[in-house]
Amino acid sequence: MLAGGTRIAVVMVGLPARGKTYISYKVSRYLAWMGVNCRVFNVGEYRRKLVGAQLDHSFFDPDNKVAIDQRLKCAVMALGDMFRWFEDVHNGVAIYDATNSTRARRKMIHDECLKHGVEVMFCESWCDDNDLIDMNIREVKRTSPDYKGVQDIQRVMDDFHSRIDHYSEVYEPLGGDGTRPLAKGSYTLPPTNPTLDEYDEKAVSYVRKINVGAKMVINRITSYLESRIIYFMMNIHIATRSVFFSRHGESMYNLDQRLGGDPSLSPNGWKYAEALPGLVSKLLGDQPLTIWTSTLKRTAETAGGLPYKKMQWKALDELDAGLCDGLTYEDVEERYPEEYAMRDENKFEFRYRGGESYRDVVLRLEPVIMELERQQNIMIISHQAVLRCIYAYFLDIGPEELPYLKIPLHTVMKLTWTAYGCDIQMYKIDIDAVDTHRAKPKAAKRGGTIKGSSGTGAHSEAPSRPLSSKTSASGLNAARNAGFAPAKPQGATTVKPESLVKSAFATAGTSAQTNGDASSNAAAAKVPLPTPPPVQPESVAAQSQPVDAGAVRSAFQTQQQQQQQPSEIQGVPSKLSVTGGHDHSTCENGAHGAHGAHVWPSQISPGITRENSPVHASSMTVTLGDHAHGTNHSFPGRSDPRQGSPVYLSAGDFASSFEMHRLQSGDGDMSAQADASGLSAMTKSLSLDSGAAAAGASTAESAPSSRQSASTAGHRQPLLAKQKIDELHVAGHGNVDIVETTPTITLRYSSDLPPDVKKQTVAMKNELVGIEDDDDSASDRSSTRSPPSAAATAVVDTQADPSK
Ligand SMILES: O=P(O)(O)OC[C@H]1O[C@@](CO)(OP(=O)(O)O)[C@@H](O)[C@@H]1O
Repeated sequence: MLAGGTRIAVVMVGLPARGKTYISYKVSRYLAWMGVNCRVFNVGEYRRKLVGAQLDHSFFDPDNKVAIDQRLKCAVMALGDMFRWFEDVHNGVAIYDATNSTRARRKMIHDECLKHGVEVMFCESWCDDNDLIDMNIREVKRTSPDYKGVQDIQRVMDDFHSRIDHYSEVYEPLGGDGTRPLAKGSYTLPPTNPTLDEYDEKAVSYVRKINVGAKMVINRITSYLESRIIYFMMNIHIATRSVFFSRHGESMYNLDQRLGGDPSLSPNGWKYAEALPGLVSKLLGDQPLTIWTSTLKRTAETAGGLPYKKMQWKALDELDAGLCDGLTYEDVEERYPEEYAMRDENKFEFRYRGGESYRDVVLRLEPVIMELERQQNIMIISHQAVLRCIYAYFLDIGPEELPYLKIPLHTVMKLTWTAYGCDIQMYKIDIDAVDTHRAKPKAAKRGGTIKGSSGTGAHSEAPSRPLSSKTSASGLNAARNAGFAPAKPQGATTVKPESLVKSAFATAGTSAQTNGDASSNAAAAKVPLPTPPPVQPESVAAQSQPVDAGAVRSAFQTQQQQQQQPSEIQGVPSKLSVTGGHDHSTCENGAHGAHGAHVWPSQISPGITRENSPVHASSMTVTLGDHAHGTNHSFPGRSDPRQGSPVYLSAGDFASSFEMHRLQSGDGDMSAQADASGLSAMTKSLSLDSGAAAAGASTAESAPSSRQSASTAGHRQPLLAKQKIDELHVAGHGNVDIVETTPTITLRYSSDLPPDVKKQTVAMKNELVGIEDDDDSASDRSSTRSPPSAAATAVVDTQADPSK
């Protein structure tokens, strides 16, 4: 995933209790799961190791000169270890987790990173919601090693607030206050060795997550991976919620131990389908639930009796066994002995001829994971291999163990994640099923070529996890304890009584995983978990009484007939990420997008086309960098499971800054972003506040019908739907009105754009809407010209008061 030699330091910024450590470890786990070398360097650990844990707030007083030296020493040590780690792994992402609350500190880190050939992306978590802050302190800090043994929560709260106050005295938010538009001409690239005065944070890459994502500010993001990280950060939230997982009921192929295929359920599988609704309703009560299944019959049949909204994801289909589809393991060994042996050698990497590897499945599941991070109360009914990959993400299990996780049939697993951990519970329904698990052969590879190790690292004196370790033992143990280990005897009705906590921070090693800046100290501790649901073994047993499988089957068939076709699937999650990079755009699907502006359509569910998709784009990442040429890409439907709607965006030269606000409302946001990305072609700073959630008059609305005409105008089509842009500033271009029009977009710039930029802009707009370039006429249009209102889909008024 990373180009050779790519080294990125994500440098956290923020006052204590802003969730920096939570974000750090979530990002780290996500990247490791995606195969990226990743490690968290938590300065707090160094401080606790070098100076001690239980220091009161005076240690953080900016007038405490001795402490300041000690804190700096810790920061430098962590930085040194980070650079040594980069030398070991050659490429990867390090997350440098501390408050980094002053420009001087950030400049020091920035300078050092540049010296070591490491790209820097600052990531600030900014929050002024006192309830959230107090909740964070209360829930998290009381379990911190910094307050170990202190019973009096109020004392902890008071001390911690004092600590925050000390930091607040010197705290400087990233890039100024992040709300002022740049003054014209104020944008400067950093000199090679800037003084502190010259150090201009508007020139560095950063993202600000404001009030837990209510608003994101993204500045000068230049690489594909950075954009993925930001996109992930936009999606994570801290609400406590549960996800339920189950394999389909036993299938006819399972009975024969055959791979893949699209078989129906066995008689016992139908019984499981019958019993499932009772168990789920016991576990969930009246709460809403959405069921995600694969597109294969056995999962749809299993979900048939569940009275909830359902969605099918192609990405949840079982690992494709290619040539071996429909064979038994014995057949495979006999017919393809070499392949059979190779799979045993390294099951994660082995790709069936004409099929997939586990790594392939992980990659195609990324949109599912992203959506799971955003959603509440989801039940996934899928397959052995797919569920292994998903569990591995949540439990931070490495690629050697992942393909051997035990995912028993006829068992519901409930995973509840709180701010800092996961709780797994297993509910086995007492209906017989075969065991399809194959144990890991002795010859199986250990270590191997698989990349990805999340965790915290320290070569110096701070606690460390061996660099070679690819698997989180604690995650694995949690998984084993939770039932991934060999199954209980058949027929046992099991409700696992134990709640297993998998702290997000357990990935980092055995020591305290806390934040030296004390912003998230309680991360180290296992948080108390919610009381397990009131489901007793008896109640589960009640679900497993003999059932009329025939009735379930016919109910399912009726339901199948009534069910909406894919084109009518409701609530399809669609998200989109666009990056704009360097000199040109070559990337078609974003999968290898190291360069250029490109669209990542993978989050748009397969089978959902532009025409039929509700396209509830609730978030999106747009990143633009220097010299990104305006480019639009088409994504014609392909057999690739990642195929999605064609979406066209445009990224342009000199674009440097975006603000996005409340991206929650639906397709209007996506189109607004699409438009904004085009606008950025000639802006140095763009502030966009869009979305139905924002009150107030919209300045523009599109005519959906014009989409159709755009689509006939060429094979490329912008995803312009009913659109609201509540506020849009383009700063830095003076007050000259220029109206540019195209059949689908009208833009009015308050700008004194140079002619060549105008010309280029119009060309880009034209390309965006898929029409022939008529740049001369367009660039000559006068400011008094009216937009062709019937065809216009968006009017972007850049004359809005930039101070708003
Ligand atoms: O990777 P391995 O361990 O072979 O497990 C994947 C296999 O699991 C199976 C069952 O053996 O899943 P499923 O029950 O969904 O049909 C096969 O279809 C699939 O090929």
